Amino acid sequence: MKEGHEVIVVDNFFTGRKRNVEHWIGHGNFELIHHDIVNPLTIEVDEIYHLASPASPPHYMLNPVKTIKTNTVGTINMLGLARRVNAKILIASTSEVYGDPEIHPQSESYWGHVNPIGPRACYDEGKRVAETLSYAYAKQEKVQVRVARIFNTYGPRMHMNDGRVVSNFILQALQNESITIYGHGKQTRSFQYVSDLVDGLVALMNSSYSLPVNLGNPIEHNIDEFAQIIKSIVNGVNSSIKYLPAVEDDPQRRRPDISRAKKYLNWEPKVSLDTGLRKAVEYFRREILRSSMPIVPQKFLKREDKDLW
Ligand SMILES: O=C(O)[C@H]1O[C@H](OP(=O)(O)OP(=O)(O)OC[C@H]2O[C@@H](n3ccc(=O)[nH]c3=O)[C@H](O)[C@@H]2O)[C@H](O)[C@@H](O)[C@@H]1O
Repeated sequence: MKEGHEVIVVDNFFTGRKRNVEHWIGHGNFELIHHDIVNPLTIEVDEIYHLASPASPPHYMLNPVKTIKTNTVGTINMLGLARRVNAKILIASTSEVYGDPEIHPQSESYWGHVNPIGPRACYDEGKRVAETLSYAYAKQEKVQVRVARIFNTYGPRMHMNDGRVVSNFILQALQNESITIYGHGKQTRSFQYVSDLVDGLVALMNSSYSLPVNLGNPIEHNIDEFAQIIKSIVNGVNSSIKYLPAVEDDPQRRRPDISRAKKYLNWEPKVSLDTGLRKAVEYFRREILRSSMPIVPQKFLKREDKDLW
C-alpha cells in the first residue's frame, strides 16, 4: 500500500481511526456503513475490509431484520464506496453459507444446504446475498472483490458475552459452573486462532485470487470433546456437563477444506488448538479478575428480554 493511502476496516467493535493508514468504522450497524464515511475527494483508499455484522448466533437471531440489513444494504453501501474510490474490497463471508452441510469437509465448490426461513437464515442468507452482490459488482462495475469464508474463530479479546461456544465454555469452566452443551454434543466444529485468520485475510487481500476462499483450521472436534479439552486446560474439575435442548437448524458437521487457500494464498493455520486456547483462557481469567461480579455467558434471548443493539 502506498504511503498516505487508506485501508478501511469496517467491523463490529472498533470505531475511530488508527494510525495514518487504517480506518476502523463499526458497530455492525448498517446505518454506519454509509457512503458518507469517506470523502473520495480528500482521501485515497486502496483497500476496504468489510467485516461488519453480528456473528454470534444469539446476537444475530435477536434482531434478524438488522442482521439482514447489515449484510445486504450495508454490503451494497460498501461495494458502492469501493466502486467510487476504486478500492479493492474484502467481504467477510462465513462457513454458514454451507448451512447444515451434506458434503464433508466443505470445499468452496459446494453450494450449501441452507433453510431459507429458519432462525439462522438472517445470517446465512444475508451472507449468501453479500457474496452474490460482490460478484454482481465485480462483473457489472469491475470492482475488485475478495471473499473470505471464515470458519469458527476464537482468541483473546473476544467479547465475554459473545455467546458462542468457546467463550461460553471457558467462562463456565473458569467460574466452576456447569458447561452447557446444546443437543447431544456430537455435532462438530473446527476452531481457528484469531492471528491465523488475520494472516489469511491479509494474504487474500494481497492476492490476485477473486473467487471465495475458506479460511479455517481443518482440525475437527465434536462439542463433547471440546468441553473436555476446555475443562482440562482450565483445570475446571468442578464443572459438570449440562445438556440443554438443541439449537434449531444447528449445523451437525463443519470442517473446512483449505486446499484453495494453500494453493493460491500459500496459507495454512499455524497455531494449535492447545496453544490458542491457553492464550484465550488466560485473557478470560484476567477479565474475570478485573470484573467485580460473575460474568454470565450469553444465552439465546428474545427481543423483549434485552436490547443488545
Ligand atoms: O464461525 C463460523 O464458522 C460461523 O458459525 C458460528 O455458528 P456456530 O458454529 O453454530 O457457533 P457457536 O455458537 O460457537 O456453536 C458451535 C456449536 O457449539 C454449540 N454450543 C454453543 C454454545 C454453548 O454454550 N453450548 C453449545 O453446545 C452450538 O450448539 C454449536 O453446535 C457463527 O454463526 C458465526 O460466528 C460464524 O459465521
